[in-house]
Amino acid sequence: MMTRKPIIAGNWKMYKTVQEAKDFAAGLLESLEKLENGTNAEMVICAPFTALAALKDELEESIIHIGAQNMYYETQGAYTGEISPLMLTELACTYVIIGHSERREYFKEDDALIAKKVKTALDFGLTPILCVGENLALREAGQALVFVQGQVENALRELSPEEIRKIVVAYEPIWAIGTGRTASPQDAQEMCAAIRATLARLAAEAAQEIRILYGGSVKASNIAELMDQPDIDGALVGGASLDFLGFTELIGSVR
Ligand SMILES: O=C[C@H](O)COP(=O)(O)O
Repeated sequence: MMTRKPIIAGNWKMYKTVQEAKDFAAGLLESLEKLENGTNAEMVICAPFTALAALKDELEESIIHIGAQNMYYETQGAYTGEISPLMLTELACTYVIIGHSERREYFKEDDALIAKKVKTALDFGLTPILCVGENLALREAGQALVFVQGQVENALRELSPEEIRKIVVAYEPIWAIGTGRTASPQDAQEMCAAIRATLARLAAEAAQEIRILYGGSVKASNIAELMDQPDIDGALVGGASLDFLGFTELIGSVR
């Protein structure tokens, strides 16, 4: 089976001032050095736009990648309040979260908008972390699988297989986000395997290389059993990424 390098990506959401971000970065670098067995994981911090410049100063030369949590699909223009991919690459971002369920729900982002954002991110050399996931009603109605596969298809169907090869997908069941209720490793695996099958239909050879992350109440105590699943290649971590000691422990639990 193909080995995929695991990714642990922290998503700070709307937390951390510039000063807090600087303190976190310094603390994380120091505590990672003390990790007994190091880590095999690729690490990413997805910060609010306002903290990105500070993270560039602190982390650009380090092993930790910097990511944003959103972006617009135009390079520049009269789009008040939006941030372009060019602005992100200037701040040393290499990753960008696209289509997080909070963007879809609170800011009404739909699959068509998300598809444009994914394409533009790739055009600018950013790795999109495409988020998909069902709500509780869909899960209880037994429609989770079809719904999530549809989200993946709608976001990626215009892309070439070579473009699809470069993306990261994060499966985040909405009912597991910030609730303390993690999907069981078996349920998460079933969904991630279904996502990979969808990717294989869109880009046959690339599908085995694409990293699929799980997100939703991931912490140091449950990351190992999730990562034991064959189609789970890492995690998108919200709450547990806010404290550098806890985040280091989580990273250290990735085998
Ligand atoms: O992007 C991260 C997810 O929304 C998960 O958040 P959480 O770890 O706080 O449940």
